[in-house]
Amino acid sequence: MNQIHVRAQPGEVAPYVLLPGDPNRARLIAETYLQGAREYTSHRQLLGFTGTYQGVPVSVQTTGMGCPSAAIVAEELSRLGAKTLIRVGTLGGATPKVAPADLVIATAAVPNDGTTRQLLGGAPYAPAASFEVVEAAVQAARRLEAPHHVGLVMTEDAFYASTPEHARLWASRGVLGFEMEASAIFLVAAQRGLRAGCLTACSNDIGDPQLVPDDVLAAGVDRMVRVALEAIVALASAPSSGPVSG
Ligand SMILES: O=P(O)(O)O[C@H]1O[C@H](CO)[C@@H](O)[C@H]1O
Ligand SMILES: O=c1cc[nH]c(=O)[nH]1
Repeated sequence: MNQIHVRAQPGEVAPYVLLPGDPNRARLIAETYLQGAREYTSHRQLLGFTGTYQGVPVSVQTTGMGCPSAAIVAEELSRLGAKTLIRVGTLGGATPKVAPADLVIATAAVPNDGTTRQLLGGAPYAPAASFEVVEAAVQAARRLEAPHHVGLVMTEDAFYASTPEHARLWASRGVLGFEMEASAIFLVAAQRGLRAGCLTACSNDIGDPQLVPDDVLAAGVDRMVRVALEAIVALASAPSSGPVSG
């Protein structure tokens, strides 16, 4: 069945899907890393491509910014047959431990957003990454010698509401950085029996308008994408790979 937003035909989306917020990053990933990449949708600039990486079919699908858009995309991808969703995004560092362009592999996302609140009817819940995806990403980061951190992120709605003080408070609770989509992707994936993960490269400090220099961030994004793709290859060759419910 055709979807309202992710306008792909059945069979056009691969079981493994990378999810950048930014459509330009989606195109860059497809053109740089995937063999035989073909664009299956550009509707609403939610660009989606499918190709292969080391023989494994992989899609890259733009989520847009924020949980409302990310939740729509995750839901429609599940209807289109996706099984493993891995966000490849950017994040604002909440602690000096996270250096510019460092990779942050999320174990879970503090849900400071309205989308998960609505989906859950206000019930308390901990949107979490799938252990297998975290494990594969950490192992890939070690193999590729990508500087990385593993732990909590905070997902928020209001990019400009966060201050350095807010970041310090949440860093004291173990949050490494803030981003805007992970909680919704983790929750929708859990509800639909999919696996999910979230990898991010640090683009700035929370509350600081100064972005990491373009070339430094581009190198961080390149490392993040290569880690995500290596993780996918490992997951695809693991005996337990495939749809899981927990
Ligand atoms: O770079 P992306 O993947 O878009 O991620 C981050 O950047 C956007 C905000 O600038 C939000 O989408 C946030 O989550
Ligand atoms: O949500 C985000 C993403 C990147 N940088 C931020 O400051 N916030």
